[in-house]
Amino acid sequence: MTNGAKVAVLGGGSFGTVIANLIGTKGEAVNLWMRDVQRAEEINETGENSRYLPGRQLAESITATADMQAALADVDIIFVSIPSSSFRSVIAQAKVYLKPDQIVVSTTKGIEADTFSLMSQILADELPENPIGVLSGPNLAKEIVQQQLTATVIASESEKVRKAVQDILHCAYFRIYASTDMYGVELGGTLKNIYAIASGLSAALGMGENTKSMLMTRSLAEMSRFAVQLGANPMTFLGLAGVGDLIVTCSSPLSRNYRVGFALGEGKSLVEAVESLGEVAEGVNTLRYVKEKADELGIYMPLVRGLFEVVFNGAPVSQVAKMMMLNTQSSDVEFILPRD
Ligand SMILES: NC(=O)C1=CN([C@@H]2O[C@H](COP(=O)(O)OP(=O)(O)OC[C@H]3O[C@@H](n4cnc5c(N)ncnc54)[C@H](O)[C@@H]3O)[C@@H](O)[C@H]2O)C=CC1
Ligand SMILES: O=C(CO)COP(=O)(O)O
Repeated sequence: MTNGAKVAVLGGGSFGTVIANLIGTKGEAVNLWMRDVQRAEEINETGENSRYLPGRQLAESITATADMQAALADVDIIFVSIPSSSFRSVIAQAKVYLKPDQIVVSTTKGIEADTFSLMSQILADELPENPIGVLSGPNLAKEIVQQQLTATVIASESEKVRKAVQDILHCAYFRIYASTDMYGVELGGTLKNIYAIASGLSAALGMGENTKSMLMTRSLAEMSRFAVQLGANPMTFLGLAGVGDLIVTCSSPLSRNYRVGFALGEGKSLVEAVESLGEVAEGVNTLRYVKEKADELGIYMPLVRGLFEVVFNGAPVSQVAKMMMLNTQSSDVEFILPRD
């Protein structure tokens, strides 16, 4: 199933470790780069990443390293699993050692603060000669490491990239579907984090199943409205990187974004909710940047606006929810019946 490609993964957090482990479990050699030398030594010596996957024995073919040059030497594909806030700076470190034929794939689901760039746009800016792609789908790290069945999407304009990533990741518990809509796939994975916070909040407040279903479906409507305004293909939102990832992240307490929402619903402050996680929840910053962008472009996003008031301005959820429910009646699927 593989084509003998050699792989590096940048980022030794939950997802980077899990992607490296998936490839390693297939018997392929994989370099796992992380900034923390001690953690790299721990993985090499004990086979465990005790901070992010405690108690899990990782594949023996993983070589962890904090040396970027060594990590990138002689590899064909590089997966980048670094939070969006540090993504550009890590790519800048890697750039010095990269050759133009090395494939670079982002697995990050976030937006850069000052530029509103998605990670594929950062890759295109920083590495104009390298073939690039993005990987996104319903992929909770902690389920993948247990080999629970799932699938994902590799999006790239390059057929070579799509095929190489399908070959290297495909196995009995992980299917890889292909797309050419990099921007749409990436936006799906990024935007759903916002609505996962809203879902966690509504779960903590004891809202019913009808409410959860309405929230997810209207989230999908809002995400695709935003994406279309930014030039993405709305059909992508019908796939695994759209509705697929939205469902899992809005339903599972394994999602860090859902957990932030749940903690807020239990009355914790935003700082407490984020600090108690100890891992990245991209949705908090994404909410801020998307609210600003929607205001700037005049895109109607009542859920984003309402959640922003709750998360950043302490508005009571009951009041925000009441306002949304009593809002002007609207169209269900606006690609069929446009909104007034
Ligand atoms: N955990 C999951 O289930 C999934 C996560 N993702 C995405 O993957 C990205 C990374 O998430 P996780 O690995 O889960 O986060 P995490 O919080 O588990 O780990 C983040 C890792 O990035 C490292 N890091 C942060 N800044 C760095 C820098 N400047 N230089 C080097 N390393 C740095 C941290 O040391 C840590 O090892 C996020 O955008 C997330 O949305 C995507 C799919 C699933
Ligand atoms: O993107 C994810 C699952 O597909 C992980 O979501 P969280 O970042 O909310 O844990």
